[in-house]
Amino acid sequence: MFREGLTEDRAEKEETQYSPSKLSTGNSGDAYRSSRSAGLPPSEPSVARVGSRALSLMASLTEASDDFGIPQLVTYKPGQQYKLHYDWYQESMRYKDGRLCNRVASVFIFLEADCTGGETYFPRIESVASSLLHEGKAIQNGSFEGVMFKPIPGNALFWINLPGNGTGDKRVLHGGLPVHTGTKTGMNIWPLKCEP
Ligand SMILES: O=C(O)CCC(=O)C(=O)O
Ligand SMILES: [Fe+2]
Repeated sequence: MFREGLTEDRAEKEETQYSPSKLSTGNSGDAYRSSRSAGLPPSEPSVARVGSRALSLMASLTEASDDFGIPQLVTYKPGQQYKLHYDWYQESMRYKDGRLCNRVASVFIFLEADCTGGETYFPRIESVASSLLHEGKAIQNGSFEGVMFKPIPGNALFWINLPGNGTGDKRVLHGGLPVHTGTKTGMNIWPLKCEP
C-alpha cells in the first residue's frame, strides 16, 4: 500500500535536515529517543499521497480522522533507539486551525532498513497473524514478551491509539529497539482526531 511513492519519499529525505528527535513532551536529545527526525510538508504531493493513504486506513473504523498533521521522518544509526512509549498526547495539542487534536492512530512505514536490530517492539501485543511469523516479518515468543516487527522497506505498521471512548489504549505501548549496525529510516504519520 505504501510502496509506490517511496522513491519520492527517499528523495525528500535526501534534502531534509534532520534534528534530534523530540518526545511528545517536547524534550529531545536524551537516550530515551536518540534518533533524529524531520517534519515533512503535508501538502507536498508525495507526502500528501502517503498521508491520504494513511487516512484511508481509518475509513472503516469509527475513529475516523480527517487530517494527518505533519508526517515525520525518523532515522536511527547504531545504538540509537526510541524506548517504550505511547504516541498519543497526554493532553490534546492545539492544531494549526485552533482545534484541540490528538493522535487517534499511528502509521509507521519502514523506508530504509539497511540494518541489524531496529525492530519495532510491542511488549503487550499477545498474538499476530501466523503468516507474518512464517514470512519472518514478525517475531514472537523468544526470550521476550510481545511482538517485534522487523524493519522491511515498504512495510508499514498501523494501530489505533484512541479507541472510541477517547482513552489511550495501553496495549499499544511500543518502541524502536536499538539499531546494531547500519541505518534504519522510517516515516510516522499520525491521523488526528480533533474536537468539533
Ligand atoms: O522506530 C520505530 O520502530 C518506532 C518509532 C516510533 O514509535 C515513533 O517514532 O513514534
Ligand atoms: Fe511511537
